[in-house]
Parts: sequence; structure tokens; C-alpha cells
Amino acid sequence: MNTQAIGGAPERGKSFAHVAEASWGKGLSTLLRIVRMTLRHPWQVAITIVSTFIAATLQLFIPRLLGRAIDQAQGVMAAGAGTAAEHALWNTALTLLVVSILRGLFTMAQNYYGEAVGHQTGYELRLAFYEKIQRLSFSFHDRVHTGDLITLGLLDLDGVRMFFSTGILRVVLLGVLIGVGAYLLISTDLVLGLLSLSFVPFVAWRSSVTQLALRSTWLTLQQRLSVLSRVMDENLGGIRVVRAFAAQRHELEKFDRAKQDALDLATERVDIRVSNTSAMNFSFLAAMGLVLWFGGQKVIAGQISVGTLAQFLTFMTILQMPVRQLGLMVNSFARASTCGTRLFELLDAELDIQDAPDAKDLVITDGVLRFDNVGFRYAGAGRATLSGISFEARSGETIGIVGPPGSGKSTIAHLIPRFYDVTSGAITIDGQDISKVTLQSLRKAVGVVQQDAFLFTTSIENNIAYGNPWARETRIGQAAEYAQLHNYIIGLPAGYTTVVGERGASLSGGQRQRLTIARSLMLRPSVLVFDDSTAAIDAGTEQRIRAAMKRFARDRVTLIISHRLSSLMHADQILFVEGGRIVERGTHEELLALGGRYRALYDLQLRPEDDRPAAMGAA
Ligand SMILES: Nc1ncnc2c1ncn2[C@@H]1O[C@H](COP(=O)(O)OP(=O)(O)OP(=O)(O)O)[C@@H](O)[C@H]1O
Repeated sequence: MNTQAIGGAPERGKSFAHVAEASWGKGLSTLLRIVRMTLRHPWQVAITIVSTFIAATLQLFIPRLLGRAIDQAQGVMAAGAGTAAEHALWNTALTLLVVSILRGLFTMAQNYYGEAVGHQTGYELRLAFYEKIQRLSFSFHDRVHTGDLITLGLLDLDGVRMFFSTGILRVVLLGVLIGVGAYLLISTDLVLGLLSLSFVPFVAWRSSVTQLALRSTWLTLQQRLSVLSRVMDENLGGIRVVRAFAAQRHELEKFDRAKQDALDLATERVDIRVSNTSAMNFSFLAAMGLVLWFGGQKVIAGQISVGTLAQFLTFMTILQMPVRQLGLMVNSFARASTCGTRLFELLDAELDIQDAPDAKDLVITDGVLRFDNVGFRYAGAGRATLSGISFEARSGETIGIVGPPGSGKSTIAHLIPRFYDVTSGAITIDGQDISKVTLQSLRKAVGVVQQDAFLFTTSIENNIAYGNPWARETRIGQAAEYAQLHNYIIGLPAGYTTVVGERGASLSGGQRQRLTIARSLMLRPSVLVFDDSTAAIDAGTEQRIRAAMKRFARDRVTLIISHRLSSLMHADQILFVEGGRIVERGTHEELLALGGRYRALYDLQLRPEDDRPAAMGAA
């Protein structure tokens, strides 16, 4: 993803996971930013690093103590029980025990606080991520697929979260073990020390190469998993359509293809891992064989003790694991830099719809909504969707908007709460340009009942009170009454506390639409827009809703967008929109008298069959 892709350029449906690896400079600044985030928890970070340091240092004592214990055991065998040699052996054993316990305790502290820092950083990032997603514009959500966002919020976030424990702490651990350990070994016996460390460069190199190879396949794997999430997201979201079209087999094949792509890569990753692990094992065992051979010669020659040889071998065993994990550390750095770069680009993305610097709250006085020569073009669209839209609606007035599909009716509705910003002209409410007032106050003043009757998987009550969670029961009941839903709800065994199922699955289409109407009424908005939101409601119920809402509509502007003329023919003003322009306007009677497009639509929909002209009847 690049900033431009988020902020502006519209590649609809383009994957979020296409990002190439970050440049070195960018990667480094990302890592520094993660470190800064981590340092927001200075105490935990300090405790973790100090514990890691102490645990690693204590671990270095173990080979020495073991070597000494072996030599002392030989002394006991030569001198017999109860001698000073036996005392010395007991002391060494006790020291070994204490060192092991202390090392265990510090390792526990290292793991505990290390995880805590990672989880806290992850939590903060997750919060920032979700907050940002909530604030990004509709254009962003038009463009970026939900599956990609899920991948970003899970996998990428994890890559950053784990950086502290798998990246930074390993630097400390390896630094102490290899740095101090190498010094101790070489200072004890130069040749044996060098031989003991001979496997380190090869294993470190192989481990890093393996992890970098795994990482590049990981990036591709992540993209493929992102595709898999998309397929699953679409399949589950559209499960009813899939069933209705008996398209299960097609969907399964689609899923299988996406899954196979991911699986092939996962298998490739296993191959890389297995072949490199064998090479590393071989190199370690070869180095051990060399140390045994040379060390054995020295023992036989009496140049070193058996305990000293055991010390070298034990040290090698201790060292091999962190050296093998060096690649993981390299990977952790690389992963955190890529994931972090992606995540931070999203977090830093400029909000194209946000409060102007000097934005003030919208103040409603007379409740006049005005469109002044408004033009609009969707980002990336070849031509304007709306041009020269002008109209005014006063409080208590109802405006009907009608027109062929795709003519721009919903787009008009979406401009009022600033889901999108106008490209030219202005929209004002009581003389205040909506682009200059705070989004919060604007969206409280504008209620849009959308075509898509989305409900949350919670109770009816919570769904109605969604925009106003502290609302009293009486207000919730009143909104339901306006929407002609109250009688149905109180007939349910659990009444208002009935849970509506996933996205309202247990309700009919009409009930869902009425519930979303009630939800918007709860806001008591100054401008209330019905965007084709009564299509699933029968004409009789719609009439009752209109009658019930008469009083409610008295002190607000109501905009009704509908294909059904009976829904809007009573409006004070009707706008006929075609090709993004208002081509006819007036009351029902005026438009009928005009004999234009509205009239033709009326003849088609409402005029009694017998009265229709022959041509219209034929149409
Ligand atoms: N998010 C979007 N991004 C790009 N183009 C869009 C977007 N939404 C709508 N369009 C296009 O804008 C035009 C107007 O769409 P709009 O939804 O406003 O029409 P409408 O009159 O409400 O249609 P309908 O009656 O079918 O709901 C259409 O050509 C549509 O393809």
C-alpha cells in the first residue's frame, strides 16, 4: 500500500497486501518507532532487559560449574569419601543448584515482562488501528477489502507485537552468550575455544539465510492468506446468495484454489526449513566431533582436565540454540519492519474527511437544508456523478427524489452527512457550510436510513438505541411505534430484549427496514433521509408509518428517495434526477401536468390500467 492509495487514488478492490518490502531507511525508521512505542512501558522494558542479561550471564556459569564438578568427582574417587574433595564437590553442586534456580527465576521474569510489554504494545496498536478504521472515509472502505483489513489487524499487528520478545530480547541474549561466552572459552584454551565456536558462523549464516528465505515466502503467503480471508469473508457474508444460486460447488472450488495456493507455499516453507535444519545439525555435530577429538588428545596428554573438556562441550550445547535462533531474530527484525511499515501507513493515512481546523459545532435554528450547485465525482470515476444539484428544503418540508437506477439519488443522500465531500458547490444547513462544522455534530443532526438494513447481533432494544445508548425505554418504544414495529415486538416472547440473530437474520426484510427506521428516529435528526429504505415494506404499512410520523416530521427536513412513487408523491417538492442532474422538479400535480419523465413513470406505476394511453400500455 502506498500513502497515495489510501489517501486518494482509487483502485477499487485492490489488495492491501501488495506492499513490497520497505526500503532500508523506511524499515529502520519503522523499527525505531516500534522501539519508541515499546518504551512507553519503561519499567517493564527495563526489568525484562535486566532479567535477560542476568539469566544469560548465569547460564554461562553452568558449563564452568559442571566442568569443575566433574574434576572434583574425580578427586573424590582418588581421595575417598569424607575428604576435602568431597566437600568441594558438594559446594559446587549446591552452587550449581542455586545458579540454576536463579537463572530459572530471571528467565521467568524475562518471559513474563517481555510478553506483558508485547501485549500492551499490541493492545495499543489494535486500539489505534480500530479507531483509525472508524475514521477513514467511505472512499477508503470502497477501495480496501475487509479481508485485507482483517489480515492487517491480525497478522501484521502480530509481527509488530512480537518484535520486542523475539527481536530485541534476542539481541541481548545472543550478545551476552556469544560475546562473554567466546571470551571465556578462548581465554581458557585458544584452540579448543575456536573449535567450539567454529559452528557459530555457519549456523548463524544458514539460520539467517533460511529465515530470510522463509520471510520472502512469508510475504507471499500473507498475500495469499489475505486472498483466502477475502474469499471466506465474501462467502460467509453472502452465504444466502450462495445457497440460493446453488453455487456451493463453485464457492468451494474458489476456496480450494485460494487454499491450495497458500498450502503450496506453506509446503515450500517446510522444505526450506527441513533442509536447512539438517545442514545446521550436521555442522554442529561436526564441530562437537572436532572438539572431542582435539580435546580428548589434550586430556590424554594431561594438558587439560576431563572437566575442562566437558565445560567446552556443555557450552557448545548451551550456545547452539540461541545461535540457531539468530535467524529468527533477523526474521523478527525484517517482519516487524514490513508489518510495521504497512500498519503505520494506515495509521498515518490522511483522513480525507475530517473536521476543518476551525470547525465549530453545527447550530440548528430554522433547520434549512440547501444544496447550492453541488457537483460530485467518485475518486477515480471518469465522469461526474452529480452536477449542478440545487434545491432548498425548510424544516417541516418533505423532498422526494426519484429517478432511474444509477442516476445519483443515493449519492445525494451520502453527501449530507459527509460520507463523501462535494467536489464543487456547497451544502449548507441553516447557512453553515457542512464542510466547516464538526463531523460529530453534523452526523447527530442528519439521520440516514440506508438501503442496506444492517443490524447488529444484539437485542432489538440495543439496535434501536444504537446511536443513543442511554435512551429511556419510552423513547425506544415511541421510535418503534413510529416505525410500526411496536406491536410486533411486544408480541415476541422476549419483547424488546429479543436478540435479532446475526445481522438481523431472524427478522423479515420489512421488519429489518422498520427497525433501521426506528434506529434513525432515535437520533431526532434535523434532516432525515430515507434512502430507498421502505422498498421491503408493503404499501399499507408504509402509509401507516407516514401517518404516524406526521408529527415527528413537522420540525425537520425529510428526504425520501424511492423508486416507488406512492412513497413520495405527497412530498412538498419532488426532484426527478437523471444522469446526475435534476431534470424536473415540482409537486406531484405540477410534474404530472408537465407531462415529462415523472408523468411517464406515474403512468407506468400508478395510473389505472384503463386510463393509460395505448402506447404506455404497450410499454
Ligand atoms: N462508492 C462508489 N464508488 C464509485 N462509483 C460509485 C459508488 N457508488 C455509486 N457509484 C456510481 O455512481 C452512480 C450513482 O450511484 P447511486 O447509488 O447514487 O445511484 P442511485 O440513483 O441511488 O441508484 P439506485 O436507484 O439503483 O440505488 C452509479 O453510476 C454508480 O455506479
